[in-house]
Amino acid sequence: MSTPTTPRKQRPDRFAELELTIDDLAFGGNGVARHEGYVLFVHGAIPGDRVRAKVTKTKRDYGEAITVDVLEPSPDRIAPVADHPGAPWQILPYERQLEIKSKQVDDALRRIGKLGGFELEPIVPALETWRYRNKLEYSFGTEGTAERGELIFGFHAPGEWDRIVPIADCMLASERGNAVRDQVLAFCREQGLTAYDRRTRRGFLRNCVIREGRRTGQFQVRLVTMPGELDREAFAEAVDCDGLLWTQFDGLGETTAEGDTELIAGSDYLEEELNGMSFRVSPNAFFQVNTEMAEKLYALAGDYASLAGFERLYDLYCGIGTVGLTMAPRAGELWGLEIIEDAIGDAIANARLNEIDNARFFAGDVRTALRLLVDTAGSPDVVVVDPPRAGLSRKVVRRIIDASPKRLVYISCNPTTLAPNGAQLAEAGYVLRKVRPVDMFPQTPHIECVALFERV
Ligand SMILES: C[S@@+](CC[C@H](N)C(=O)[O-])C[C@H]1O[C@@H](n2cnc3c(N)ncnc32)[C@H](O)[C@@H]1O
Repeated sequence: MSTPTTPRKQRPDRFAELELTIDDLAFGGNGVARHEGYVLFVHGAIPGDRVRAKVTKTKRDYGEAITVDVLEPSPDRIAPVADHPGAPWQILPYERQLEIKSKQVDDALRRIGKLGGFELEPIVPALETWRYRNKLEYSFGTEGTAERGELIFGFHAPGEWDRIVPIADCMLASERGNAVRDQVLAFCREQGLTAYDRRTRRGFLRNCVIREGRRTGQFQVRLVTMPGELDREAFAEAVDCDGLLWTQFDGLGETTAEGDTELIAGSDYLEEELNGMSFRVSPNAFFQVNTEMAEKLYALAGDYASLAGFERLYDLYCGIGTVGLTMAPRAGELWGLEIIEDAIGDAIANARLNEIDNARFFAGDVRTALRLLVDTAGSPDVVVVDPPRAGLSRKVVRRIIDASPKRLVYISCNPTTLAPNGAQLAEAGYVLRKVRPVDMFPQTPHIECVALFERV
């Protein structure tokens, strides 16, 4: 007698072009399709689409593909506003984007975190659905051959580390931000500077980070290059900004966070205003990219913290202190912890700037410094965490549980890492009371939310 066998999934060849029907959306925003049982995550496709897609990656259980042609559009699909690799969800009506984001937060908490009994509050929609970003990182490339091509400035094509899509009007940046970017490009072309090519390791220009103080009107421009020569004076004359910086970096990876930075002109920090308070931001310090929605996010976190005026409040992963300092007037004392020293310098300066005298900030890794903070400051009544996308490690969650706060306000930019952290908290007796998504990133699949856990 033969034993029944499950049909083997057919893994397609890399670079094969397939016709696929999209029946779901994955976390992260790609469409989900099945090809002879094999799961493919398809960039640029939404549920209801029938597309031709090129396979870009294959693993044992799943692969990735990119849409080449839409054969039959989903009834949800709308015409894109801009040719912009950073705005893949512009093919969905904004209301639909909000619905999907809410559902993905709910699904992650229930399915991954096995959490229930919480209230999912309605998503806070964005105030601006275009031109909302205060920070853009552009990359340099060459159109044509490296020897005879024209210098271009834009974003990486989706899924392609070595191809840059030039951008004339970045619809996620303000008009002034676009003008500043054009000045940088014009200067680089005039000087005959060439784009760095990661394959050959030749060329000079790598990236440029442009930051804008949406409330102050200030601009900070940081050019990232390979080590070499730059006409500083001509650069300062060509670009109209409040702080001009130059980072030289010869590492292999594409990053704007490393290298040696020097100030060419103006100030080495940007000034911004949030919820009626003033903040300075150093070039390598984190600042929420949507200023207007950051105000909403922090106000919501403040609501969830329900401070009565006496509490010892911890702000973990505090950056330049924005979250904690907006809450400090309603707390007894504030203790902030952050790994980037310059950001802690900003946080201390920001406390002074806003005449807040119940705040103390420390530079350190939450994984190793949290226990020391508890020894120094005493156990917290309320903890706010705002970690990077990877969420909290199990050890950090354990340390927070050991510190035993009454309330934990968790600001998350990734519900799939919030969920397992929530599950660990639930095992230790913390209840997820409510969660509210806030749309900080319209036209993209990125999701931000605030969750409130209480010790029972
Ligand atoms: C999402 S940002 C939040 C910053 C701040 N709460 C805000 O809203 O501006 C996360 C911050 O965590 C910091 N960070 C990352 N890993 C860390 C670690 N292991 N320990 C302490 N801080 C860390 C980053 O430098 C960054 O400033």
